[in-house]
Amino acid sequence: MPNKPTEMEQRPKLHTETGDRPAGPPSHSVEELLNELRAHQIELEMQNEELQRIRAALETAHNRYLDLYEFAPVGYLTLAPDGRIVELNLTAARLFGLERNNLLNCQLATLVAHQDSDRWRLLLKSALRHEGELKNFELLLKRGDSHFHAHLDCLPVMTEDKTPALRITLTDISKNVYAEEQLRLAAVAFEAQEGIMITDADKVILQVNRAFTDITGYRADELIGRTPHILNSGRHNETFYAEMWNCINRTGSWQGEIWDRRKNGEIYPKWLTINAVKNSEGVITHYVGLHTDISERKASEEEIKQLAYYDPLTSLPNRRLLLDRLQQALAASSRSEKYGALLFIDLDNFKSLNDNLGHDMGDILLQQVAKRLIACVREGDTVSRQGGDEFIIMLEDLSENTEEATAKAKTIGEKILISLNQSFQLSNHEYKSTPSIGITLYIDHQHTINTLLKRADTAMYGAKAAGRNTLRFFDQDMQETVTARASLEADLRFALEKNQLKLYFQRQARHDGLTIGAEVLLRWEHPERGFISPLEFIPLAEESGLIESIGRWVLEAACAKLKLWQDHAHTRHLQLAVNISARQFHHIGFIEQICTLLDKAAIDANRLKLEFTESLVFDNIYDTLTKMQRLKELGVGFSLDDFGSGYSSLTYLTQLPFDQLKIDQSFVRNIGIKPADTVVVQTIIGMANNLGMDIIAEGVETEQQRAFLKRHGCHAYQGNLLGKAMPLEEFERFLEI
Ligand SMILES: Nc1nc2c(ncn2[C@@H]2O[C@H](COP(=O)(O)O[C@H]3[C@@H](O)[C@H](n4cnc5c(=O)[nH]c(N)nc54)O[C@@H]3COP(=O)(O)O)[C@@H](O)[C@H]2O)c(=O)[nH]1
Repeated sequence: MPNKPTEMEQRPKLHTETGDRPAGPPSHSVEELLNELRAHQIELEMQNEELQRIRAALETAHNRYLDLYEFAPVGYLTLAPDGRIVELNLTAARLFGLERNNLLNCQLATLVAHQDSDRWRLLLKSALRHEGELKNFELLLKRGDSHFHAHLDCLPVMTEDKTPALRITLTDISKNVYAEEQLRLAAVAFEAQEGIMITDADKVILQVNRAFTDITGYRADELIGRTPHILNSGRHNETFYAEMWNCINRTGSWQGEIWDRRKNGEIYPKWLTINAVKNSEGVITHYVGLHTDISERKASEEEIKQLAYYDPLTSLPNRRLLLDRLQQALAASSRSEKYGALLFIDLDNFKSLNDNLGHDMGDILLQQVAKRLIACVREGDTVSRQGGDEFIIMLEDLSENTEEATAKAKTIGEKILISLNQSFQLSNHEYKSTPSIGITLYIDHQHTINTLLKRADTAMYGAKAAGRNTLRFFDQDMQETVTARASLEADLRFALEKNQLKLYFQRQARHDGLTIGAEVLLRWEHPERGFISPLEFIPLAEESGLIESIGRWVLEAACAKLKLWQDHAHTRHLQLAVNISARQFHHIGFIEQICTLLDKAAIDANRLKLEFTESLVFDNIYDTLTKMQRLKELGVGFSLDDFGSGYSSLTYLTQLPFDQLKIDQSFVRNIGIKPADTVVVQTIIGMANNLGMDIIAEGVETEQQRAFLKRHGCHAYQGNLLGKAMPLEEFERFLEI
């Protein structure tokens, strides 16, 4: 738009000093000149006024410009080519949090955060290179101890004095960067592990995340526009959902466990949190649901429960669950006034199975036993495994009448006996197992749970003591016996530790009187009860497992003695017969134990003779054969003890590397008294001779017995006639060492 003429331009032109005066002869009077001067002065004054006004207007414009410059929403900086700040507005100073004076001549580089300082150097160079070309970039700049994100527009210019400079506008974009970060975080959070569903206020699904589609199996487009009803499992009724929405609308949120249905129809548990989103007026605009699939967690919880309450091998209830149920059963029995029963079942010789065929076979047996036990009882009864080879069955609701309840419990006990007596197929092995069963009845809260369990256990020991593979009911005498046994077992453990056990030696001699060796016999001198027969404490040691330590100790002592005897000419030939119990022999490390002992003592292995009973041999013929063969290779001798008293299979006998048969003293005792026994003795001698085995008779007490034995071909004897079992010193005195 063309400029309007100013007031000065509009006014009629007055004469100027230089020649704007009209031409013509000077006809003016002084008056005229004065008037003219006055007019001129007025004109000048007017011009001056105009100038004043213009200056004032300019000043106002300048001030406005300054205000705009200084307080602009962006910072303005001018940099010298070396990066120094040569000019800046107040906004720029404020952005840096410093006084303008402190910033002038300061290198902008010192205000750049160290992570961007290299970049700034390059950017400065590049910005200065192309005059007139606007460049923009972002930098992290310092503000006191903190930083701010800045957007920089840089324009390289040539100043009035022809020096290059860089004009920069600086915008604080920290808020934008923060908002972007928040958005990014929200996006990441939205795509988190948990399923997220956003609905509008009418519960129409607007958005779901990836996790949500993964959990439900639906694609996003199959869900958007629908309501969450699509996920309904049918497991919760209308009231449930009504209460849930009621709570959300009342409190703003709800959370809890809920069953939903996946697209494939699978119903699964999830943990659901729903939050209502409200606008500034407090009106609900959206609902955000967080869905966590807890099916795996539930499964683990179930597994934990299974581990806590069930035996992992057999899946039967464990002791803890049994105790729980027993507690409930006692309460139920107190209401119904009916008896229940506890059956304590222990598998006979289970340890031998583990030792001989390995724990895997033991495990298979336990699993099969568990199945058979379940088959023997009603569905409501509890079959539990206590650990090892011990099972407890809890029968409920038997009868109000003691006799009838006893009879019912007995019937089930017998059913179990029959069932467990059937052979088991353990992989390739056919295996026979027998149980010992102890039974006790319960009613009301007459006895504590502990007492009941102890009673069933005691009764089971009664069954063991009665020869195993049988059942016994609890009674008081039985309890006392068991208590006495328990105390004896503790004493025996103590005796072993405190060297209260002693070895006695009973001479074995030939018909010509030559001592050929001795049998090593254990003695226990109890500090209060005096001598306790091995017949009493050896079975106890077997049952408790102490026999393994005791047996090792006897073998060590025997080998140590043989080593000493080896150094004397008249004892060098002596053999020591050591009794080996079944549990000791079938123990997995028995062979290694003997090898170590022989090595350590450095003795001739055939000086050591191991005495086995028939039951040891035939309990597990396969293990016996392999172990005997290995020991035989070392030179160890074997004697079959108490021969004739058991049920030896002659077929097996010929396959086992026995060196000697020992005629049981019960036959020897009856020589000349009981014709049948006398014939047995003759037969055994004949058989041993035919099989090429040595024969020795034990329990020889009279000259007649010896003479008879000699006459019929038995030339080695042991018995009181030749010498009772005696302490070592006495035996060695006898040998005249
Ligand atoms: N596993 C182990 N068993 C052992 C050990 N020490 C002993 N035993 C076994 O204990 C049973 C009883 O032994 P014990 O009371 O020592 O009786 C032995 C002899 O003392 C006795 N005997 C010997 N001669 C006569 C006699 O003329 N008359 C008579 N009345 N008794 C006599 O016989 C027992 C011999 O035992 P054995 O030869 O073993 O059959 C017994 O079964 C021992 O085996 C041990 O360390 N480990």
